[in-house]
Amino acid sequence: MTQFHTATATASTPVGGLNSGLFEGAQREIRSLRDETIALTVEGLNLYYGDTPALKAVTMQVPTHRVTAFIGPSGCGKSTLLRCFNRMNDLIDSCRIEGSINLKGENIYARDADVAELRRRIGMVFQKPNPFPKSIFENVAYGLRMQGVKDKRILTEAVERSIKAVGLWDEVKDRLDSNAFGLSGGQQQRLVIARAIAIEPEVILLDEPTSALDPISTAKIEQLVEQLKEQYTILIVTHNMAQAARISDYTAYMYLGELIEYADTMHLFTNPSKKSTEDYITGRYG
Ligand SMILES: Nc1ncnc2c1ncn2[C@@H]1O[C@H](COP(=O)(O)OP(=O)(O)OP(=O)(O)O)[C@@H](O)[C@H]1O
Repeated sequence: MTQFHTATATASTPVGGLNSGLFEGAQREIRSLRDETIALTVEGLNLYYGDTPALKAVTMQVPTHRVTAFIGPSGCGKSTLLRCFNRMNDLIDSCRIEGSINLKGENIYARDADVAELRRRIGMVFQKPNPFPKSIFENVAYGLRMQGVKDKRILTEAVERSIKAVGLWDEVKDRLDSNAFGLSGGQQQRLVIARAIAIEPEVILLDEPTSALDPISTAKIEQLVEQLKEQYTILIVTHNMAQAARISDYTAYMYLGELIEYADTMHLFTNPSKKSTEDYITGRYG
């Protein structure tokens, strides 16, 4: 059963407990979902690949304009759950889903749900940067062109705004017509995020977005995530617990397809309520 903490201690006093070093100098209160506006509600979500269950009765709420991290050992279902939020699992033939996910009150798995519109509202960025074999400009303009936008001025403004938002403008403004493959891995990943935000989604799903990047590019993406949450709701799968601690507001710990514990990140890392969570976050797992 999922455990959610409701502690109200502030972190302006030194943070104690497990992993407290991860939060040294933290100046924020322990958050509670009760005080949040909810963007996504997952209820009784079961997912099977063929006959094999990969998600078991997942129930959770994802708050608006926060970063929610999904952690847990390899194969526990983090990416599978993330893909449920924009129905990417629909592309897998053997995949069957029960339960519901509501985006601002609408079930995205309803029979009449518009999946193309859902993917406009919920964008996704993958582990390996995947720019299209097009120019930098056309990569970012792509989603708008797909929506039928032809006006060059609108496209140019959206491209510039999105590239600026990911902190890439100064690096690429003189070569917008060059092929995106000429960018470094870290630049490509920021470009792909620019492509995602150009169509103004509400939610951004990040599936291990820094695992293929060097430490400097990783730090840039982490800073970017921090900024983007002002405007977007962000869900991130990460293997890196220090990263989850640094950038997320809430953390969901998963194990064997179950959501074991879900709480304010600082609370989960310093004072978990489940033995399984504690073993994982202290490196005792396996
Ligand atoms: N397309 C698929 N077909 C069949 N089984 C799959 C498929 N994708 C994932 N699985 C299985 O579902 C389970 C959950 O996988 P998933 O990739 O979601 O885990 P994860 O926690 O993201 O793992 P990792 O951290 O290694 O990326 C695993 O047992 C995996 O083998």
